[in-house]
Amino acid sequence: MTEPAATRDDASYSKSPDAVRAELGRLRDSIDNIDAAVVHMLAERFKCTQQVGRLKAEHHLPPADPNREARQITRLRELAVNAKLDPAFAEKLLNFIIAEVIRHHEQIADGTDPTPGNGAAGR
Ligand SMILES: O=C(O)C(=O)C[C@]1(C(=O)O)C=C[C@@H](O)C=C1
Repeated sequence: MTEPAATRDDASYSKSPDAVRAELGRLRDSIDNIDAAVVHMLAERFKCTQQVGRLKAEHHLPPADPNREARQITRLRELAVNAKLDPAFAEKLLNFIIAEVIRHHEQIADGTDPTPGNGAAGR
């Protein structure tokens, strides 16, 4: 018979319900802080990419730059490995963000950007 993943000898089983609640609360506070930082960092990133979108539109440059994306993905995958984050997840996340940026660039170029001069808020 194989042992269950967690046994009664595990340290977590010796915690009182109050101690478990306290630890969960502490971890969730950190998660909330991290989520807030992610939102703020994304907002700053979109402010930059809105400026890139306007620059590209003014100079008739294409919204997407696949060579730049390939370099970003290579770099981010390396960073992810060093940070012990799944590089496939890092790549998926970057592709997800870039797809949204390209959508904004296209809207700026065709004059349908709903929030001109105002970053990416309100979509
Ligand atoms: O660097 C650019 O040219 C951008 O438009 C920014 C960005 C990005 O979000 O990082 C978005 C689209 C491009 O395909 C590549 C990169």
